[in-house]
Amino acid sequence: MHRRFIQQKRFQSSSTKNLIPIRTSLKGAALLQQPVLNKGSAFSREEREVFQVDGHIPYDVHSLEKQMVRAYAQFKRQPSNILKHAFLASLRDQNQVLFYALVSNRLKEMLPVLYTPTVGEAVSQYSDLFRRPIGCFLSLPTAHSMKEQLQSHANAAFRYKYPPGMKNHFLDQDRPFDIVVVTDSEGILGIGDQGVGGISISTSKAALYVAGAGVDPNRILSVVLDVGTDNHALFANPLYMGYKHVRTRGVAYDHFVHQFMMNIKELFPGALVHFEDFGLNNAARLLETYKPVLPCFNDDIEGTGAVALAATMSAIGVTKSNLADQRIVVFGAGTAGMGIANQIRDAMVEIDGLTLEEANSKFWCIDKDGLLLKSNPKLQGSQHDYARDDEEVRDWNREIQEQPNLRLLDVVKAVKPTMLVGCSTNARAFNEEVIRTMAEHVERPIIFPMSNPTSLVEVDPADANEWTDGRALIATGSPFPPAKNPITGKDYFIAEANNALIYPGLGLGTIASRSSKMSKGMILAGVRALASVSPALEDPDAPLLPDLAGVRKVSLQVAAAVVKQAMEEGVANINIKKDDDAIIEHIKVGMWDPVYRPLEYEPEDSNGYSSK
Ligand SMILES: O=C([O-])CC(=O)C(=O)O
Ligand SMILES: [Mg+2]
Repeated sequence: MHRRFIQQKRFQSSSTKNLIPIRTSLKGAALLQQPVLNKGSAFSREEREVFQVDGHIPYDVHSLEKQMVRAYAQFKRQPSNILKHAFLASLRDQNQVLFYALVSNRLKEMLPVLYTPTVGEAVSQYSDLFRRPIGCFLSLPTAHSMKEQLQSHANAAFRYKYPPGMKNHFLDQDRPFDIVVVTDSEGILGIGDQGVGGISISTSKAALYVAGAGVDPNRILSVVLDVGTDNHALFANPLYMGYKHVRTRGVAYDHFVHQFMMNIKELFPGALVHFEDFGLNNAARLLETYKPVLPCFNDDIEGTGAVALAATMSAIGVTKSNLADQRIVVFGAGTAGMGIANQIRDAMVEIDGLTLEEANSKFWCIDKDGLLLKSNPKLQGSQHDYARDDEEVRDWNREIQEQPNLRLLDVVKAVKPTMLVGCSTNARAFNEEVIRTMAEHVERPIIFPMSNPTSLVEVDPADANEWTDGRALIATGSPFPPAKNPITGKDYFIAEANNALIYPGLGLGTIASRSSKMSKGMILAGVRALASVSPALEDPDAPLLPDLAGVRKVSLQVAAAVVKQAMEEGVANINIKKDDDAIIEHIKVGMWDPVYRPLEYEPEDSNGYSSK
């Protein structure tokens, strides 16, 4: 009784949770082939004996640290980033702990390989580089068995089996997955329709939930909805592995997505659905449709909007102004551009007390046809909120007189923006004239060229820095090296305002609170938590956001703010004290760490690891 009591206590403490043994009946080769339990050369002498590992691996016992040294050396020997990416994927397949330990330890170096920008290459070359499938492939022609396919993933998912009397109070043990990351591949990064290769964006985003926020990798399902593709290059490739059919749209598409969402709701009740890289016509529409139905989140709308808002709050801390004082030009009025505008607009209402109309009037949004005007018959969704009165622009100068549409430079000249956001995938659109014109009118121009991957960025931060004599406050969507301040010669570190800085924490907070939704309030709480750890708060020349390499620390703060807000809104489903320390400890207990836990043999276990 006493022992059991101690064990229960132990599990509930974040400092000792990793000492709890995991039980399994797997032995020998079967154990080495289970990436969740495999320790390779790190199996102890005792474990080698008990689990009949002796004979399957060389004699010497190595620590996780030593294994990391070897794996890192192998990583370094890969001649290109895409091959490094492939190396990491196979490491993940062999030894889950070693993979996440290596990535977490060298996040700064690994992120651009595992994630943006290299993940763009991995997605577009998926069928050529394919080795073995990771994730869940739901294809339109096999929709009749979608539920069984999902159930089969649930059955195959690893479940920790703990000694009797122990339970992980953080997790819903009856639910196979806490987070489902799903893409339909129509709008991958800025590179568009990528068919079945989109699975790699789902698996990369999932890996960041783990490395960036300590979500248990075995409780995330990565999914691609393969409804065909309109990408001609993929059709031309004889090795293409997806459904070779033009992209399905309209009712058949909606029906397929609906079937998916209803299956998730039924099979994994309460799990968070993370939408990634859906196309322009579907992203906002699906989010709106399913927000009231189950916890869901669109990373490109809400995640990108949230991180951009955090960077904006940090920038106005430097310029000592308010959100409501900004004049914001958004170049690229698609999923991300409208997501950012909405997030900043809502914060102007919430924080500065503007009316919705007043807040809308602070934005000038530009898409392929120029400045969005009310008379434009092609306006969609949120674009209606920001379209300007035709009257306002009647007397504006146009750079190209014969062209009726107002272009970026025309708008910058007329509006004199304090802030310029790029989500256009229009490489180098913020040219020297645009930037210099903007910088004539503001002391510290706020410039966010957010398009991904790197090759599509609207302006190289080094150029923006130079053309503004080092006055620009810059944040980008992809990683960039520091820029030299042309006046002081000091390095200016460019904030990477990638949604990866915030979505892991938002997701962690949502599942840790067992919340029935991810509300606007929860997202704003996460944004404020992120903005509150901005290095620029202390030093106006420091980056606007913390380094993405420190995301794990950030995620804990973001998640804690989200949990607290969920409790305040009454949508949380947990029974803990609403005090900061209790919330942090609650989250930490549930976080998964990349360390080897002791193994214990369990003879009667039927499939080797099921907790059922
Ligand atoms: O994946 C990234 O780096 C950010 C993102 O969501 C996108 O660009 O679609
Ligand atoms: Mg995305």
